[in-house]
Amino acid sequence: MTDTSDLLPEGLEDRLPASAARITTAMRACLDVLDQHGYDRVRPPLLEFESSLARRMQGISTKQMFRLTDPASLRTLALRSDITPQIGRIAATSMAGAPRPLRLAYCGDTTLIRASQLDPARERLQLGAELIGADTAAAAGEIVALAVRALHAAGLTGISVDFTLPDLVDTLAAKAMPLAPETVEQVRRELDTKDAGGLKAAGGEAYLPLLYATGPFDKALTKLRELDAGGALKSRLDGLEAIAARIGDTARITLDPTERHGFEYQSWFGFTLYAHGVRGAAGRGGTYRIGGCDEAATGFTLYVDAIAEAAPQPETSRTVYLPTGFDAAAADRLRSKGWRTLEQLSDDEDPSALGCTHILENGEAAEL
Ligand SMILES: N[C@@H](Cc1c[nH]c[nH+]1)C(=O)O
Repeated sequence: MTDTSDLLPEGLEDRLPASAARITTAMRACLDVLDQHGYDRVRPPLLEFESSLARRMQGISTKQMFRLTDPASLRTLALRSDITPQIGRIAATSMAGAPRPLRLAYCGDTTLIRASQLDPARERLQLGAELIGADTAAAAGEIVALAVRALHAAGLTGISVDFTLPDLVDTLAAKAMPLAPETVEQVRRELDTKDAGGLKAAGGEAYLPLLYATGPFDKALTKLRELDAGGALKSRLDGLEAIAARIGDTARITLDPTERHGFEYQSWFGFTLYAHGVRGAAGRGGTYRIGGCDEAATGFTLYVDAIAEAAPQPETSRTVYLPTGFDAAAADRLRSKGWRTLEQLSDDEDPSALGCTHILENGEAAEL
């Protein structure tokens, strides 16, 4: 019987060995790729002052974060719900003097008070890279290509990248397709729900063609270029084309220029990563500015729990049982060749039940 005090709160779960192994393998594969590409790992803390998490990026709300009062400082702390703002803080403070562009990687748990229906988990393992000091098409191309490589390394297939232009409506509303300030938000909402009737009613008729400029990248880009008569979007669209060229055929590319779900602080470019078997998004990223110093940056975050679920189950290495009094040098030799070892602790053990396939006999692994 499980004592009810042992139950875990909704949206939080233990990862048992098979699931933890998948996560560890996916995490290692992705972190190795980031390291190989010159991204140095940093480890910001799990919680910090609420005010510092809130100020680093536009549109971040600490309402979604678990908050508590620090008995030591009597100030409000928040548990991070996203690591990117912490990387922004590091870049703006302790690493402000480091040469640019600065390439940083990270991996750690984040929590949310309220999860979404699609993904009920309230604890999420984020892993990502941030390129600080540039938000050009070249920087964004490097970041998207790196994200795709990391997903490949984790063993995922059928990878696709969906591009978006998070500040699209603001850019168009400024001049090319003017909107009264009070209707901007309404137009954004109608675009979110892709409701043509609602869009017209909200006074956003000029924005209707945007609803149809979505789908496979080349076609959608051509449509967007056609409707961009005044050239307000030219630099953005050229940027998207350059990024797409960088990715080549390593991933399928689509464009949904009005998608803004999950892009609270991204500026001219945003992207969502998908892969075969991954429920929801495998990751997200884009360009943004670090609050407080206004430095430009580009980055991505992978959602490791979702990735691990779809990644192939890692092969477990064979395990050899080491009877009491075993030859330590022989055991070392086997481990260095990739074997796992399990030491005998008492006479009544059943090596097979404990997961062993072999036993150490005369310095060699003999089948059980
Ligand atoms: N941290 C963002 C993605 C991102 C990283 N860098 C820029 N954007 C997210 O998880 O949605």
